[in-house]
Amino acid sequence: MAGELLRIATAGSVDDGKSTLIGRLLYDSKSIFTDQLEAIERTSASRGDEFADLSLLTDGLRAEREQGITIDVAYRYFSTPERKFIIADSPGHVQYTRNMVTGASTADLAIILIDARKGVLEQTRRHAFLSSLLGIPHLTICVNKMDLVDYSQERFEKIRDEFVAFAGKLNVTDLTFIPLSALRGDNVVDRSEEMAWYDGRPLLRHLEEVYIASDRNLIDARFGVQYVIRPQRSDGLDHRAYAGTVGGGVFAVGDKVVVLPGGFGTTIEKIWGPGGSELDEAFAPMAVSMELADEIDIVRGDMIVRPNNRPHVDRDLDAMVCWFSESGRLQAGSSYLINCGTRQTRVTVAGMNYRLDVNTLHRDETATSLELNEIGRLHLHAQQPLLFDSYRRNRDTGSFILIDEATNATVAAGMITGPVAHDTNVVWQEAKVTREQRSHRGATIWMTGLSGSGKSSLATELERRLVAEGRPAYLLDGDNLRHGLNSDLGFGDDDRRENIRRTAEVAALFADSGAVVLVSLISPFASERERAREIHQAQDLPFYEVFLDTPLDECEARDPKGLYARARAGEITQFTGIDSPYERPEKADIVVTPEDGSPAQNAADILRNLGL
Ligand SMILES: Nc1ncnc2c1ncn2[C@@H]1O[C@H](COP(=O)(O)OS(=O)(=O)O)[C@@H](OP(=O)(O)O)[C@H]1O
Ligand SMILES: Nc1ncnc2c1ncn2[C@@H]1O[C@H](COP(=O)(O)OP(=O)(O)O)[C@@H](O)[C@H]1O
Repeated sequence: MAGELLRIATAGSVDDGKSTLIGRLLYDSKSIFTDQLEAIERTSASRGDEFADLSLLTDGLRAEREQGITIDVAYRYFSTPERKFIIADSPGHVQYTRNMVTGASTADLAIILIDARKGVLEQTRRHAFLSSLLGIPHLTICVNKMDLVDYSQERFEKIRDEFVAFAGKLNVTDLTFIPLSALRGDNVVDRSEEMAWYDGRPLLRHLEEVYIASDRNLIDARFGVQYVIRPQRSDGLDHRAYAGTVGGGVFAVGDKVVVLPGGFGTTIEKIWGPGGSELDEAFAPMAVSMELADEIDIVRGDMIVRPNNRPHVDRDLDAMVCWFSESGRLQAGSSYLINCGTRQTRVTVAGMNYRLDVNTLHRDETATSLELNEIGRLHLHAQQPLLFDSYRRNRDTGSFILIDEATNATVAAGMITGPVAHDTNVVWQEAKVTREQRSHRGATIWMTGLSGSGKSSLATELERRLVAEGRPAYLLDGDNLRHGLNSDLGFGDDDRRENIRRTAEVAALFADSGAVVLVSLISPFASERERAREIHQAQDLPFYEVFLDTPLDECEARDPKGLYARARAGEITQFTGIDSPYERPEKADIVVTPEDGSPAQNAADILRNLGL
């Protein structure tokens, strides 16, 4: 898309050729790289800012910058007719972790350089791990200095295979390998004549074309209130507006919203853009202000969201934290200020799960402190409730910084894994039997779709096959659970949410015990399905979402229980697809359509694909 912005993070060691590569990209692309500052200055001036606000391009770091942290990251801007680019160039030495965490946290794509002569090194693994931890959606591995290995295809493929074997352990969704020579310009901007065997795109073309629009979170509408504005109007009435940045999803005039943590419901009356223009809708990452239909007491730090899609509101959170400070270490029991979204409150490090060795991915569960550049998984307890999502789901509402109250310096950045147990008087009872000691590894396969879409048929078939092969497997069917565990729940939105939550918790218990759990639940809300995934991921349990994408008219034609007919006749209300919503999964692990054949065929395909 023309004009679209691609944020790139680069990583490599000092002499992998990173600077040469960046120089080559800028030089060969003959891009407009000289006047970027001027452009930024113009934008800043039109916004009324006094000085050039570089964070216009690298926002997300604004908080850190305000807190006076010196980040050793150089930003370079360039553009081609296809796209604008920002490269965050973090030096490959001592402060690598901190620089990457701060410089790359908003990146769409990470470039990792490998010297073709040296192959995959410890620090290649470290950078790949950090990129995956930071949730950077696209990873591009540039195997550089190909000229020094005679442009050898064999050498390139060996490095590629070695990296792929390691990346399997990471959460990387899009991986691209490009053999190049930054020095000679092979495959940087123009295709290399020396490597005719490579049929992929040169680097710049890849950067121009990599598809990023679907990486944005368009589902979870989040608007953190930064300022309350009270414009003076001639009618003398109080028109309060709430200014902030859309942190996810889309908000439109007329949308029903709730304001958290209070939970009051209202409607969006007006949306104003940066220049004071009235808008119909706003989406991430736009900075706008909103007027609401009702007068509600809203303060900085509150969050406006959709009634059916809420973030966690919790005082306890579980997070991966990277410690930045050179003067001192993070210790269990210490307190800091936390900036999470537009909220600031005090947090205490209530516990440390483990410290992670980013080189080996080894977890040290005996650790109680973090030193410079170290990463740990912590339990933080906040004085005031925080409003957050998991980082995996939303990098904006899932991240935070910690500030030392005495020095006002930013000392750490964190990525939220999820909430933790509420009652601090209830402690987790560690089991004596470890997962490794059990004879089978569990997992959850979660079937979602309209009533009649084929969830139960597929789940039953999966269960039958697994048991026939001697695997422990168990079907959790929505209809059946509603006879017992969930018999107190109806079909209102809140009850469905609770239904999904309970089912997810039970599924995780079964999966932890070593069973493959087959869940068959309409589960109409994307946010609750994602929460089910989080419950599993927090315990390192595999979770696969299977979407039975059967069109409503087909489900209605099947109508095995006659429920659609009754819903159409008005005998049943709040029926999914008729007068109750179903939010289609955007990123299901597997999508099954009626064209895919019988439940038996689908079950066999799924088990094969998942390697179960
Ligand atoms: N109002 C309404 N809406 C949707 N479904 C209804 C309703 N009333 C009863 N049923 C029957 O209940 C089954 C769905 O229950 P679930 O627990 O899967 O639903 S949900 O996840 O809580 O939305 C669903 O079963 P399936 O057809 O197997 O999906 C229906 O048979
Ligand atoms: N793959 C399929 N192709 C054709 N019909 C199917 C398929 N899967 C299920 N069905 C039929 O669709 C109807 C609804 O299936 P069911 O598994 O009960 O759906 P759900 O549990 O989603 O309500 C049943 O009559 C079933 O025989």
